[in-house]
Amino acid sequence: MASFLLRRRISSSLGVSRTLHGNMEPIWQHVELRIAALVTISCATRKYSSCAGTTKFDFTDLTRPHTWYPNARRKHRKVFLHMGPTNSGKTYHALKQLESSSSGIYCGPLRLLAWEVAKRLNKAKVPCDLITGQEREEVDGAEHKAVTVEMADVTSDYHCAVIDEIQMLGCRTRGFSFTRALLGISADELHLCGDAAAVPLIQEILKVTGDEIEVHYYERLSPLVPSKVPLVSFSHIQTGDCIVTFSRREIYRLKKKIENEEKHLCSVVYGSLPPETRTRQATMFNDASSDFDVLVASDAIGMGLNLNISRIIFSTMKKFDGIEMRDLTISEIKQIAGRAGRYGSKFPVGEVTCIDAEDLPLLHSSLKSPSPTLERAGLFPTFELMFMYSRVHQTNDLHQILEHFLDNAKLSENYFIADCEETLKVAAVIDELPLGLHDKYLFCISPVDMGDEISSQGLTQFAQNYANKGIVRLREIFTPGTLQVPKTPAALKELESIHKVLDLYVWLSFRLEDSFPDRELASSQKAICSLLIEEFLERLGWEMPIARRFQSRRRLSSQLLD
Ligand SMILES: Nc1ncnc2c1ncn2[C@@H]1O[C@H](COP(=O)(O)OP(=O)(O)OP(=O)(O)O)[C@@H](O)[C@H]1O
Ligand SMILES: [Mg+2]
Repeated sequence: MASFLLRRRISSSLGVSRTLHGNMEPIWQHVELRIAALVTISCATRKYSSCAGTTKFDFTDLTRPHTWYPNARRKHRKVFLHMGPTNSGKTYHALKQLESSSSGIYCGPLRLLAWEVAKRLNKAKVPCDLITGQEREEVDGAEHKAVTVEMADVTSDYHCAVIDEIQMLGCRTRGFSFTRALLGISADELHLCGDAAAVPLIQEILKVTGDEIEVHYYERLSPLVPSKVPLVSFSHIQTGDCIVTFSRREIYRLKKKIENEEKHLCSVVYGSLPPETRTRQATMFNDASSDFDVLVASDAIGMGLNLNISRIIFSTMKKFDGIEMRDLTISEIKQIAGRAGRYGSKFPVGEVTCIDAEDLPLLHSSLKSPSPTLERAGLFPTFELMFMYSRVHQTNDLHQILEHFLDNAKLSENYFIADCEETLKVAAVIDELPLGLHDKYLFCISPVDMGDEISSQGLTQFAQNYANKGIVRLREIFTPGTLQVPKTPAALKELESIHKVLDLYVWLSFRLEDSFPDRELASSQKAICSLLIEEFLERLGWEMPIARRFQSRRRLSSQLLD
């Protein structure tokens, strides 16, 4: 680890289990607190033991989460559900409404989707800001925003709002952010796009809000044909194929194997690749004039992205979910398979198959079955509730507070409490430092991957320097100019981790601006990381056309000089 001088103080007993949380947007990052005002309001409006000394206020009663969002409750919202399988035009129709409205917000599950929407609206001359945990791109005169769902704004009023991939409200780690957006966005029109499996739950949840609901069902715009025969041999790989597998190691093994046949070059897309690298890999694959005509990907391709895939080939129907190796669910199979034959792409019919014949029955039966109905949506207490609890119980120990809520939360039958294993791990580290509850909370919701040693050490060091000195200079732990093109998969993984640490610095710099002043340096080093990663990916190819080599070198050198 040449570039980072991270002290190895973090306890290895924190374990290595990973959740979605590490690679995607952090939880609760929306909360901007005005603590003093909050306590005053709370004491004035509610009775609880420390304020009034009479009635006990039960902070852990989460049975009426719709009451947490007074702005949205003042509106009579018209909620449109755009429901259907993948590639059926759900997002397209919702975006048309967003585009024609006087003000609006798009909330998506991925940074890449928010980027796509901001690009599309700006191109259509509808100025649109892009806001994710790590990006703020403001456009003059913008009344529209494209955001990642955790950044959904529940304080402003909009004419139109879109929440994409709404079925994710059932996700055990991120579901509560979708619930928050669903209950909290104050808009005249709210468009929800996703799998029809979410309809009964959404109807149930919105019974108490007084919103008006209209459900639209969509059909696939292009056929999806499950193949009767498996792939069997890699010599049968064709242009437009996408091979799906679930481990990084397998992705590289398959890329190499296909490229060794000397007929195709492969782009790769997987969760821990920097988002900008993923975009460029996807763009290269989509570009008919590029030599990268096959995609090897994880389920990171499963949501909303427009990829010119002709055929999805499952290399396996099993996936390690952080706890055990299990069969893919019906929804996962349909979501991934549905990527083939994107409407408007050069492949009007999608095909799907598996490498092994024994996987075909599960594939066929899943594609015929409806996705199981969603039973419950994720929920998590607001920071305000945790803060009040901390005051009443005179504790600043975030781990203890979180555990208390996890153990005692009272929920209605439509909800489950979010899995915050990762957050608890961060809290255990951060509670050792002399920080206030809000600062601790910020570090806990940051996009750290505690299963990644370098990433978790980065967080510890940032938090320690912040607690001890109040200012964190990037150069204290990172030496610019030392990054190199990785030569081995292990070095590649390290570079991906370094990217995560730099990403974390940028995230913190948006929330603790004065204490993390080196955002520009961190951003430029992040860009270099992604270019070096791409350079590695391109070098893996069997025959890099000379023109392309020069092109990527030029791109790399211009970035290094910036
Ligand atoms: N009426 C239409 N006219 C032109 N293009 C369309 C139309 N409807 C959809 N498309 C295009 O078809 C593709 C798939 O549409 P869209 O992204 O809306 O599907 P989706 O149902 O949201 O799929 P997913 O579940 O994968 O997100 C997009 O490229 C979109 O621009
Ligand atoms: Mg969509």
